[in-house]
Amino acid sequence: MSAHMQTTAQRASSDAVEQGEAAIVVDNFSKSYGSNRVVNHLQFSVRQGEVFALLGPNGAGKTTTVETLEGYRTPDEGTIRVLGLDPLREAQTLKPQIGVMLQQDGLYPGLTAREVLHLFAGYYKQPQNIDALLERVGLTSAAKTRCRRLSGGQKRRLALAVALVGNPALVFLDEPTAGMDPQARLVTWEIIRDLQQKGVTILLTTHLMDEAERLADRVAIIDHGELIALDTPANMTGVQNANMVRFVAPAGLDCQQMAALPSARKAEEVRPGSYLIEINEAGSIPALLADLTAWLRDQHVTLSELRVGHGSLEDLFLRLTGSEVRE
Ligand SMILES: Nc1ncnc2c1ncn2[C@@H]1O[C@H](COP(=O)(O)OP(=O)(O)OP(=O)(O)O)[C@@H](O)[C@H]1O
Repeated sequence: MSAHMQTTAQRASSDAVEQGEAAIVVDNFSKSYGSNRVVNHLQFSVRQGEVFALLGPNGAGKTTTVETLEGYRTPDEGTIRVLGLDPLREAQTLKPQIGVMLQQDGLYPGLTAREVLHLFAGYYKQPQNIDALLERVGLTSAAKTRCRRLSGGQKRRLALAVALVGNPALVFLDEPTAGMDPQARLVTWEIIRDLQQKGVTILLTTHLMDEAERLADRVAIIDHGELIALDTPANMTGVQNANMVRFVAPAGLDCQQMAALPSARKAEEVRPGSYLIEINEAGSIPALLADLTAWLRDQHVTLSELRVGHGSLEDLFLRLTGSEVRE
């Protein structure tokens, strides 16, 4: 982890200071299934109006955490507050203020999309207009289709609409765009940004690093039920204090020549075709970019990707959580 990225302990203690105004507080939360501890002393808080992304490999404990925040599971240890309330004991007060998009689409197979929304709208004091909501999630033409006949992506969009129908102050989105096509994903991102502008707090889980990078104000990475990083995407990817450039081009370029560029200190081919160049003390990112692109032009090399900073969120994620596939 880079020096400018706050350590988990620093962040956890500054979070503790902010707890008074937090929309979500997770304090020393642990949860086991039998002898299997899947969440281990987890600690973070989400500010009001923040889009907060929870990332982690399969089985890291994300859904368990989100379902506990939603009041569907009991913590073994620790304290959970959502909008200042205990999600279990004060569920009656909390539920009308939150919207939940579950990972599994447990919708009613025999009801139409519109009927499902009407049903859920009935639980809220000031629900949204159903037709406008159907239109917003792109389900107008599927409004009369029974849930069992909806496609996977349509079911996800209906689940999103269910989460939003009550005009909640806080929305939980568990892998909101999983199984959506690129168009539906873009619409969903737009909806999330609209909610953010209206001051709605959003906690989302995702396996899509670009989704987290684009949408989230802050990202928490958890692994084996423990928080291993928490910061803004920009801090995590090092864009602000960048001292390096990464690019993708054909494999086998001459790294010695690149390292000898006036603004460069070091050049490395980290994976075949994936290069990392660091600036030297006298150099700057714009100067390095100018040197590098001139050199690439002279070598007749075409770039397929160019990034300033340590790398993508995905690079950091894999560095922190390893590259083996989880069971
Ligand atoms: N009801 C349950 N009973 C027993 N074990 C469970 C239960 N729910 C989840 N687990 C286990 O707890 C661990 C954490 O699961 P969880 O669903 O919270 O992870 P996740 O980070 O959401 O994973 P994914 O990315 O695959 O959705 C996994 O090993 C899972 O098999």
